[in-house]
Amino acid sequence: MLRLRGFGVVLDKATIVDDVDLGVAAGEWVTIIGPNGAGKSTLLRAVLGEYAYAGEAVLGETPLTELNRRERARRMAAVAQYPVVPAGMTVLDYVLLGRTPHIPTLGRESGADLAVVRDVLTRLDLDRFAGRELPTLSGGERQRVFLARALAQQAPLLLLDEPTSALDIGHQQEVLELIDALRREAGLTVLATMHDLSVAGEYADRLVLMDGGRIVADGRPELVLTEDLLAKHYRARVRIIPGDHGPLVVPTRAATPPPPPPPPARS
Ligand SMILES: Nc1ncnc2c1ncn2[C@@H]1O[C@H](COP(=O)(O)OP(=O)(O)OP(=O)(O)O)[C@@H](O)[C@H]1O
Repeated sequence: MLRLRGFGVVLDKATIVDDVDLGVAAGEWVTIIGPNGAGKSTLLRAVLGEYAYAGEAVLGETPLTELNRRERARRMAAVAQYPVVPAGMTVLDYVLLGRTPHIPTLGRESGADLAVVRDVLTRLDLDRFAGRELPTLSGGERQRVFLARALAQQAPLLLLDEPTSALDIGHQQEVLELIDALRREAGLTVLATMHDLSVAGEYADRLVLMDGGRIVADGRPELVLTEDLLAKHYRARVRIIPGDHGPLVVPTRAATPPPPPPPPARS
């Protein structure tokens, strides 16, 4: 579905993504993890056409550079880490923007477009917000609206940059289960980034660990979420506990030193 080879991004003369080889098969869920500044968002943004890249990037059989904006939007949808929040636009109108690549130029949305939007709003528990303006929503409500717009696009590849960072754990599970259900129902392919490592491992088929712009590990969650790799690349002290759907990563504090002895009693 998506194949990157020798993929690199240079910003302000600095190499941010360096010689990345990454393939995501149709129907697969791959999550990129890695410490702050590893290059995860930059990689996604370059795939979306926001940054120039070196190397090869092919979607299906077509190099990304040969797709125009509209074709790209029909084939991949994205939720950015910090999307722009348009003022004066209702949730319904904003999510309808996701249908733009399916609406003929100078045409209007059809009943079918509205039905897709209504369905997505319902599935994301957003019906009651349809008439509200975006800036009036809470951070988590807004994040679900951004995802709703991407899902309304009905593109076969979904790129998600920390899609649940503002959600409470209930909504986080609901949203990730919905994406997983769409993957099974509609063959959706997912390339995401995530900081919650346990959750990342529970939903992804494969985890790709980036550090310093490069891929340093790529494989099933059990192979990537190890105490050694997380210590080396995050400088984190963690304990790995086997879970039902992948390893669970529990941060642990270093042993605290014993308290100092009490001062000698004065006579
Ligand atoms: N336009 C830019 N010019 C120069 N450097 C940039 C630019 N955009 C990003 N960077 C740098 O590139 C590096 C990678 O940033 P990126 O946002 O891709 O990291 P990330 O892995 O997504 O991090 P985080 O987990 O913190 O979101 C960072 O050091 C960042 O400061």
